[in-house]
Amino acid sequence: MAFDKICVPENGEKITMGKEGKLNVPDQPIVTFIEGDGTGRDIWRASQRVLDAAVEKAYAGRRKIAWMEVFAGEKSWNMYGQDDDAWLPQETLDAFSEYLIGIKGPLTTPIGGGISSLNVALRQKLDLYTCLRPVKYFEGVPSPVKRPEDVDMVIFRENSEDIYAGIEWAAGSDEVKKVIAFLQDEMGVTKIRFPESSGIGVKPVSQEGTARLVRAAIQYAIDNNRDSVTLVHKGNIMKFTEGGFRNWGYEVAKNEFGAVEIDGGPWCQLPNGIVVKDAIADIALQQVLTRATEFDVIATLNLNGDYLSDALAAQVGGIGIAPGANINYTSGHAIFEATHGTAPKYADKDMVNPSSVLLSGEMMLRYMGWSEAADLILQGINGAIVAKTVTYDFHRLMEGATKLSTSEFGDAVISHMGASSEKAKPEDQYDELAERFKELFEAGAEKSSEFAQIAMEKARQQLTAAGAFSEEQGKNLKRFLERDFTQMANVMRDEAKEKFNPSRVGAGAMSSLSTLLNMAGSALSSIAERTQKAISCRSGEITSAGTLTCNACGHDLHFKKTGRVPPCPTCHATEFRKSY
Ligand SMILES: NC(=O)C1=CN([C@@H]2O[C@H](COP(=O)(O)OP(=O)(O)OC[C@H]3O[C@@H](n4cnc5c(N)ncnc54)[C@H](OP(=O)(O)O)[C@@H]3O)[C@@H](O)[C@H]2O)C=CC1
Ligand SMILES: O=C(O)CCC(=O)C(=O)O
Ligand SMILES: [Mg+2]
Repeated sequence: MAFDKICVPENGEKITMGKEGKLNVPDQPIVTFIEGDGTGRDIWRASQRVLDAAVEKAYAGRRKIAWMEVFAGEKSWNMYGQDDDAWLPQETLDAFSEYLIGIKGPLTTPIGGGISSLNVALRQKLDLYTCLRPVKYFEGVPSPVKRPEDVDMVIFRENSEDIYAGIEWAAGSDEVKKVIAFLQDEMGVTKIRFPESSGIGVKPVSQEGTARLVRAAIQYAIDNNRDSVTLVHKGNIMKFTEGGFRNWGYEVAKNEFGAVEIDGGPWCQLPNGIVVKDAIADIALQQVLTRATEFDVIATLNLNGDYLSDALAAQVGGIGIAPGANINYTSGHAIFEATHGTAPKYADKDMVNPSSVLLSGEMMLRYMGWSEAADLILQGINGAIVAKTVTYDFHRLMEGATKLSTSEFGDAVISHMGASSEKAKPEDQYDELAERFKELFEAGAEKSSEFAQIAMEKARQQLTAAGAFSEEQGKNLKRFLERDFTQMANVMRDEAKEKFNPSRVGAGAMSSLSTLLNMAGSALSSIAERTQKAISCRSGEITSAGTLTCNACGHDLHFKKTGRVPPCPTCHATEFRKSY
């Protein structure tokens, strides 16, 4: 396709959607970007540099993003002729449509008049029906709550309907008079309190729109071994829109995922144990603060999701660190963007936190299957925060921190990529190793126990090279992982496969390993049987979730997630056997 003002990079190739819903990502993919209005300019400059550095570091020149700038907002208005169509030119939409994946900075939306939101328009025109906003705590980030580490939620915000559809008429306009007359005369509506001076908005919520969003949320929960999906709605008041969302959501769980009602419903449970429940939006906003651990994946309507994502971000450091993605899982189209806006008072001051766009970039790299580069972004941000080198928003809340500009923070992130993370917890390192092992195994064509060993060693080497742990730590972690994996494969050979249902087995490495064992089935159960001694766990070692039984006194220790094995609390012996 020929464009007018958009330059297609000569050295890049298109990302395409494969037949089985899997993206084909070449080594030099063309990725579209909009730098954004206001602070978007500062943030994008720093972010592009960090993303390029992560890719370069991870793939040593073998892979490189061919960036293609497309235009929207103030920059576009000035370039494309300063008329109404110039805010979001058709060729920008065409480029996103053709090149599948993009990333954007924030765009300004005037209040109470003027153009409709360009951000919302992009989502609607490309039918990016899921707004995915993960909310997770980074060690060391200042937070207003006592236990920010309890917050690990993923919001699936419906992105194409609701009051955000933009169907509304201004008070006093001819259109609103017509609508009010229709409501009163044809529909018998008597509840419009001040008909002469009311503006009217319309809130469409459909079964199809709800179903595809809830389907994506449940599928995500299954793929990522999450415990629950909560449908957040205000269905007690808006019965046929928000109430419809809740009812249709439960129908998807039951009809498409085989959920059965718990204690007469409406809560229900998938065969793998994931609970699908609902909560009314007002109390949900309180409980995400007071009982954070009870929320995991959240599926909600557009406006609720907008409020909820900013509110939740506050618990883990604010919108300066809150990423997001707008995705159509069927077509593969995706635009990654921060949760925050243009923060105009800081525009062009090289001051704000670029982490939201950086982490949106991290989500994008992972979506492209470039997880090594994505890991480096996480590692770089973690490293900069732990070193207390941060932008103004964190600096004002942290003792003894150094204040950096946006671009300096970008430099700090780059400098922490690939550095040894001495402060990382061994249990997190172990989980990371298990997850990488699973990814490599999944990506390979062969599904044998020999290949499992190769994939495990490759995972160790990759993560050592990326600085996730030292050579020695990596060897130890691999030994523990090998032990747990062999032990699980042995159990799998002897007992029911359902034991390794990912949602039953607990968090962290255990979920990765169980997914892997379920996927590879009997091929892996041929792993060489080892003696009980070789697969027992000792105090001081790291192990995945499960039950450890003291060899000396029979005392049981229950691990819900990966952890370090303590001495037996009853008899102080140090050797345990494991079960699930
Ligand atoms: N997807 C998009 O493009 C979005 C666009 N918008 C648009 O952005 C414009 C401004 O909206 P507004 O309501 O002011 O919300 P903003 O998100 O732009 O800013 C609100 C406040 O959040 C903090 N903040 C925002 N971004 C950062 C950052 N990167 N680093 C650190 N702190 C940050 C600042 O807090 P403090 O003052 O305390 O330092 C800022 O004043 C509007 O036109 C709105 O429509 C809004 C949301 C999303
Ligand atoms: O489009 C806008 O201006 C605001 C959108 C918004 O707040 C969001 O997507 O979270
Ligand atoms: Mg918002």
